Formats: sequence, structure tokens, C-alpha cells
Amino acid sequence: MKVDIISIFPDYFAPLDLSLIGKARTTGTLNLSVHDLRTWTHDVHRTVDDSPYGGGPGMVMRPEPWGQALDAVGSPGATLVVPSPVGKPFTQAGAHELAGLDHLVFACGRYEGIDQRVIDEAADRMPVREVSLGDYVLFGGEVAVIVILEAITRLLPGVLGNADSLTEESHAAGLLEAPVYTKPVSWRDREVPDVLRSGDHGRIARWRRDQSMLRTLTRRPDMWADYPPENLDKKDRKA
Ligand SMILES: Nc1cc(-c2ccc3ccn(Cc4ccccn4)c3c2)[nH]n1
Repeated sequence: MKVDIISIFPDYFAPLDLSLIGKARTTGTLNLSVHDLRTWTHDVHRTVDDSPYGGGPGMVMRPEPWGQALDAVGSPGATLVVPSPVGKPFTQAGAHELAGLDHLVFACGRYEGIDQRVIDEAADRMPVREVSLGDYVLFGGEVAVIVILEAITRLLPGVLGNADSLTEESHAAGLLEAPVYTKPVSWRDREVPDVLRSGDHGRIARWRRDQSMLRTLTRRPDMWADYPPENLDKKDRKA
């Protein structure tokens, strides 16, 4: 997968040299390039922002640098991903959708956002996805891109050693995952549930599923409401 990131703070992405994303870049699974938006400014001050038409607080990112950046970095198969407080909520399903694409271009806004005409003009020539990480406001899109890119990269073939993790983790099967334990068996007078040491894999699977359903019901009633009824026995649904 080819990924291009455009930002006025390219150094924000230094962490992407680390850990599993770094490994995905080394193995070629992820072909990642980070670009400084100011590359496409031509004034002596390398200006990327200006005051908002209609007044109001803060500054808005000028369209010209963005237009030239997207011309340079885009490709016929590119999808533009724009983190934004007004975007569609980003979900695991969204991560799967983006992970299946050939080329992602991430536009990191700052200030009060990017001139709307940049998004509108881009949408005339490529798919555009405005995504929100949640109902809170960040300083800009960089942190959101790191989160989105991590969620996507985990799904790329060969990145996660144990591909089984992807089927059992939270949000994969529509439920939150069960609690996990490791050695020691007793820690500060707290024991590992006996069932997990029973060796009875059927019983362990049922315990984990019950725990997943209980967690989802008590912590995420919104997810529980969407959980497919065909996966539930009648007695479980009434819970
Ligand atoms: N889930 C999210 C996404 C963001 C986000 C993404 C990109 C930008 C570019 C600028 N800002 C700051 C800002 C402040 C005021 C109004 C609009 N935007 C961003 C915030 N915040 N929370």
C-alpha cells in the first residue's frame, strides 16, 4: 500500500519509523512518504494560512498550496483522507475499507481547517473521505493520521504475527474482547480465572464469549444493540 502524508509538521510522523509500522515500511508492505506542505508555497514567508472570509477566530489554510500538493502527490488510484471534526466517525470497518485501497493521500489540516474548495475540487477527481476520530477537537490532523494509519497497517497482510488476533479483537466480531491474563497465576492476591487454566478449550471459548457479551452489554450498549441477533441464544438477548 502506498501512503502519502501532507502536513506543515512532517516531524510529527517520526514515530512511524518505530515498531510494527516501521517494520511494514522496511518490508515494503507500507510505502510511506511524508511531505511538507510548504514545499508548495512560493512566497518568501512560505505562507500556508490567511484570515477567514466572513470573519471569525483563527486562520484558514490557503487553497493554492494544497491544490499544488495534491496535484503532485495524487495518482489515478488515490483516495484522499482528510481528518476533520466534521468527518464521518472512523471505525474498524472504516479501517478495513481503507486497508483495501492502493494509494491513500492524507491531508493534515491545522488552524481552523482547510479552505473548503480544496476538498470540493479534490472530490471532482478522486474519492475523498473526511473522517473524525471522535467528538472532541484536536489542534490538527497529524495525530488523527497516526491513529488511522496504525489501525490500517495492523490489517495489512503479514504485519501482525498472529493473524488470529484480528478475528478475536474488540470490534472485529461486533463485541468487545474478553479480559486477558498471563503469569503469574497469583498476583497481589488476585488469581487467574480457573477456567483459563482448565485446558478445556470449548469451556474457555464459551467463557471468553460470555465475558465479551457481558462487557459489551455493560460498557457499550450501542454496540450491543447492533449485535446480530442470529449470534445470540434467546436467553442471552434478554440479558
Ligand atoms: N476528531 C477530530 C479531528 C480533529 C481535527 C482534524 C483536523 C484539523 C485541522 C484543524 N483542526 C483544528 C480545528 C479547530 C477548530 C475547528 C476545526 N478544526 C483539526 C481538528 N479534531 N477532532
